[in-house]
Amino acid sequence: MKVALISYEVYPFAKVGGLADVVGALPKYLEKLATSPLVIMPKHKVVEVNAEKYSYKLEKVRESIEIPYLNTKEKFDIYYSKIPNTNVPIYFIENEYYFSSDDVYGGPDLAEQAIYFSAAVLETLKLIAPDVEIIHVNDWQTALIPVYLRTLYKDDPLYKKSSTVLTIHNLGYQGIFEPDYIKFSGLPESVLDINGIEFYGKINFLKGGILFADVINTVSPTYAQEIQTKEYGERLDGVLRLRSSDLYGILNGIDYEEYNPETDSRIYVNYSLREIEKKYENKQKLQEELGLPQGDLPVLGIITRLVDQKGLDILADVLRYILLMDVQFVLLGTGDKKYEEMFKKLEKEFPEKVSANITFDINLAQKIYAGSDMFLMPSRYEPCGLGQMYSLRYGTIPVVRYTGGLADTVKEYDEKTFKGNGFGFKEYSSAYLLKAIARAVDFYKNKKVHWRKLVENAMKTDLSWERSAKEYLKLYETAKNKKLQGR
Ligand SMILES: Nc1ncnc2c1ncn2[C@@H]1O[C@H](COP(=O)(O)OP(=O)(O)O[C@H]2O[C@H](CO)[C@@H](O)[C@H](O)[C@H]2O)[C@@H](O)[C@H]1O
Repeated sequence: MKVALISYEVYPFAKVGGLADVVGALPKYLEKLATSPLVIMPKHKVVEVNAEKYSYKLEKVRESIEIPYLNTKEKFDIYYSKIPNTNVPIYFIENEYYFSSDDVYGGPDLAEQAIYFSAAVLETLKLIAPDVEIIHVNDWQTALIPVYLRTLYKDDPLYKKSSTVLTIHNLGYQGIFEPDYIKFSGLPESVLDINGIEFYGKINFLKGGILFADVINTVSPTYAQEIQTKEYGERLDGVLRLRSSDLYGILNGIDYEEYNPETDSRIYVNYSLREIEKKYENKQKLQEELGLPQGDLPVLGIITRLVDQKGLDILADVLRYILLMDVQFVLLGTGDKKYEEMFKKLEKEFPEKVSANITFDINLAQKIYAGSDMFLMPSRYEPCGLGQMYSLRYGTIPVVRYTGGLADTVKEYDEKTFKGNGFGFKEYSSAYLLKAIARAVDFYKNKKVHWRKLVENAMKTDLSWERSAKEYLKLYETAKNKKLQGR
């Protein structure tokens, strides 16, 4: 089966968040299942910058392609490379005007950029993969592709056999813009309708994908249910309920080759469950690197985009109480200024206990996953969450709010049965968060046998992509059947 995965970010070429990890890893595992995946992304500025660091070559394969129906004369080139350590081809859409910002999600006009990219993808597939069967789009930036296929490309013989899958990685980002963009897009005015991409007088790209894709999925079974409720639906719950029978939840995996404490060259000392003492060498080295006093007190790590989604407000409410418990707190993140300043202030106030690293640093991230004892994710909502999965893999115990993918991957430890791999709470409140952390700290300090068992359970949790890639394959079959039935 020939599958094209379309994404705005793909690891290691350009990464802002979890989306890059997913689209960087899934094709690798699809390839092992005897499908022929290919990937298309924009050639952001950082793609050139990362070429040397990750040893990949970029080769220009086509140039000066026009998109006749768009209201622009901009042309694009196509570059080619391979996803490192695989045979999976990746194509880059290059256009100086749209994709040369320093920031992957920056640039002259986000709506035009997403429209341009979506249209360029369809023109590119015609040239490089006319036999494509599944076009798998991700998030709002690529969600207009199914809309184009059902309108402007409806009678195109090359797309007669292709079905579409939309994966929603985060319903909080929908791509809502002024309706005038319809002119730029070349789409028929008829799609600007309540049964199309119209949304409270504006255009909503993600809504278009939800209504026009053959099947839709999100990145965990729990989130797939949650988004159909008013509380989590971000005003699209009604539209999602309309497509309920075509809406699936597939848990992300993590790349076991890339994220393996036994071989990861980014951490201080490699370790496995058999030599778990070496994990504590990582902790000591991390404390040393971050200028924290060394000692056997629990290190609480957090690595995140600093945005409201991640539950930082309830964490802020209780951080001072948490620090009273004789723990250290290590943060890595960038994002909203209010959070950046808050954590920096806390570091100034408690230099012996807090290390606030306001930067994006993939190597330091791995050192924190390996060197911490606990990992915090008190998210307001969490479609899947990768942080808790990486921490489990590195024997670092997650303390989470049981929502979305966090509820699907972290199970409360039960000292009677010795089962469970973490701690958590359900109600979104700082008091419950504090209680969950206190429970984790109590186990760490006073119940060493249980802690050892927790670490073991964490490291043995199955989070592999093999399992998830098989589910995606099934989803692709479902999409093909839907198309045949004439959805
Ligand atoms: N400052 C920093 N330095 C280095 N690395 C950093 C960093 N800040 C974040 N990261 C890394 O970015 C990734 C974050 O991934 P998550 O899945 O946890 O959240 P995100 O909200 O980005 O993803 C969205 O998409 C993914 C993929 O589907 C869903 O899992 C998730 O729930 C959804 O919100 C992790 O690999 C983390 O280590």
